[in-house]
Amino acid sequence: MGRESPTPWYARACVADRVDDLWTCDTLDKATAFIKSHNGQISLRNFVGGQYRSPRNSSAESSQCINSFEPKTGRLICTLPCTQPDAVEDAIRSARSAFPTWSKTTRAERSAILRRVSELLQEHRELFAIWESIDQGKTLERARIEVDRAISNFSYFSTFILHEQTAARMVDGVALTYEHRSPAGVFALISPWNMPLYLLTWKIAPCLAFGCTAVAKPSEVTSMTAFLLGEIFQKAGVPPGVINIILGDGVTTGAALVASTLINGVSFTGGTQTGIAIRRLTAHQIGKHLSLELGGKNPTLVFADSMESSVRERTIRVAAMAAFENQGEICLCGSRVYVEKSVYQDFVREFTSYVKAKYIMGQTVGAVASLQHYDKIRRYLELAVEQKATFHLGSAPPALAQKEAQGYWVEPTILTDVAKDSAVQIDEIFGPVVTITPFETEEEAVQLANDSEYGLAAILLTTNGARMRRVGEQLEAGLVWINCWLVRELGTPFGGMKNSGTGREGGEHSRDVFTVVRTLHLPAF
Ligand SMILES: NC(=O)C1=CN([C@@H]2O[C@H](COP(=O)(O)OP(=O)(O)OC[C@H]3O[C@@H](n4cnc5c(N)ncnc54)[C@H](O)[C@@H]3O)[C@@H](O)[C@H]2O)C=CC1
Ligand SMILES: O=C(O)/C=C/C=C(\O)C(=O)O
Repeated sequence: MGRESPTPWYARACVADRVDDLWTCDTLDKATAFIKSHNGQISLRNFVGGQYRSPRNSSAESSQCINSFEPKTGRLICTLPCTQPDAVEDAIRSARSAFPTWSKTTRAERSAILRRVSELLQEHRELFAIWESIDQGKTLERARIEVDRAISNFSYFSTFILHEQTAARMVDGVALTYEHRSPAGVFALISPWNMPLYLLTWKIAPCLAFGCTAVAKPSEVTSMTAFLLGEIFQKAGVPPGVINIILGDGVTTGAALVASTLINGVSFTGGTQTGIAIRRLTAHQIGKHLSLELGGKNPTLVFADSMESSVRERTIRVAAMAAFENQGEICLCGSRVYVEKSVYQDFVREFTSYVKAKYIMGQTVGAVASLQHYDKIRRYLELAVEQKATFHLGSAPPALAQKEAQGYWVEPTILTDVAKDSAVQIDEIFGPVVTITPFETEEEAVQLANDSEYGLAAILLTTNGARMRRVGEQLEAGLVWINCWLVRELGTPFGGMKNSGTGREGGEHSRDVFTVVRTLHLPAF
């Protein structure tokens, strides 16, 4: 960290709950040994007002700790507080008192601090990747990709704000108008468990860059890297209170945070049912900014031309990656594959053998995030068995009790013969499960793709340029990837249609979320 002190900054005090020792685990072996030797005796804490602290009602807290398990082994890793409403309010007040000063800092000052955050994350890339992989269940390789994106989130927005300009316009020669933007206030930033650091920083970086302050809450299932992030903010010189990170569940901590009238906006990523709950909780606060990025049950359309020999490998590879990356725990995953009838049999056969060879549990496929999530996926697969779907790969995994669970492992699963109205085909399973269905015409493909309450993403595999646009422009999806998947440029609008959300984030769209705009009219003469 560029300091000459003989004692590393992370090795100071707090050994009582051994939290700082987490920073010494910069290899997977050290982290694994650490977890074994501490046997779950690690207590994560909130980061409020620039300091790590336990929520103030700590006696009530102690009975309300949340256990966090390692998905690959089922072992207890740590506990975290379930922050209660009065302590949530402490964090909000901390963000509110930091707002007047932070919102007036220059863009250059904010940019320099956020740049420093990204550099510090880069320095600790491997440590963050290790803890993310342990805490979430994803492979270390996938975790590294996600830490890199977290680094980019800060570097992107640290420079984005430097280049913003406001243009003035003359209206009918009578008035000169211009838009004046200012930070919208204090935000609740709530993120899910599938890409913990990646998605939390996708919110924190623009929020701070545009001059807002925040109370962020990671998922109670995966709080580890959010916890570590507090130290990075301290070291980067983010002023106390600008970013507060509180730990806890959704119904107690999350609900108190979003519902507070002291919060000016909410940026949320997670399940659609939670998005609906947040809308309800904030319904009477009309001016509150809401950006909701919710679930998906995304279609992948495979046209016959995409199975021609020159592109066949790419088609199979993209469809497989879209289905199974991160164990299918990405809201953008293509979990409903539709294949043109003339190539259907070939596709199913080749897709299955490709997935069998490339997506191997414990190597390229991690464990799913929690026992609760394992159970959800298991129930859908049991339903598929009952409904006599064909399993080309995978099977319904056994029921597990937490005590005996040696990890939450679900094999990549490929299903055909799933009825159109089956919950397996309709619901967001959010695991390594894909269904494949044939179609005959382009019109039918579009109709099947759009036959969903969701509208987040779609993947179109074809070599026909006219079809790329014709079909692509009819798909009810906020994001359409053609012959590729998850290619991201951080300025493009990101978000979904229908029950997949409201609002867009990324570049200037994030600016819309985190700022308020007023139009000034000056007489022209
Ligand atoms: N990115 C996505 O699209 C995600 C989709 N999901 C879907 O949602 C399903 C349920 O997963 P959950 O773990 O329940 O995700 P969730 O949507 O409940 O969790 C996301 C975040 O919201 C918080 N939260 C929950 N209830 C809240 C409330 N009333 N007010 C404020 N914050 C609240 C949670 O603590 C967490 O930080 C998954 O099986 C999956 O299908 C889950 C996570 C991410
Ligand atoms: O921003 C991205 O590149 C990916 C985002 C993924 C989600 O929002 C998700 O899986 O929830």
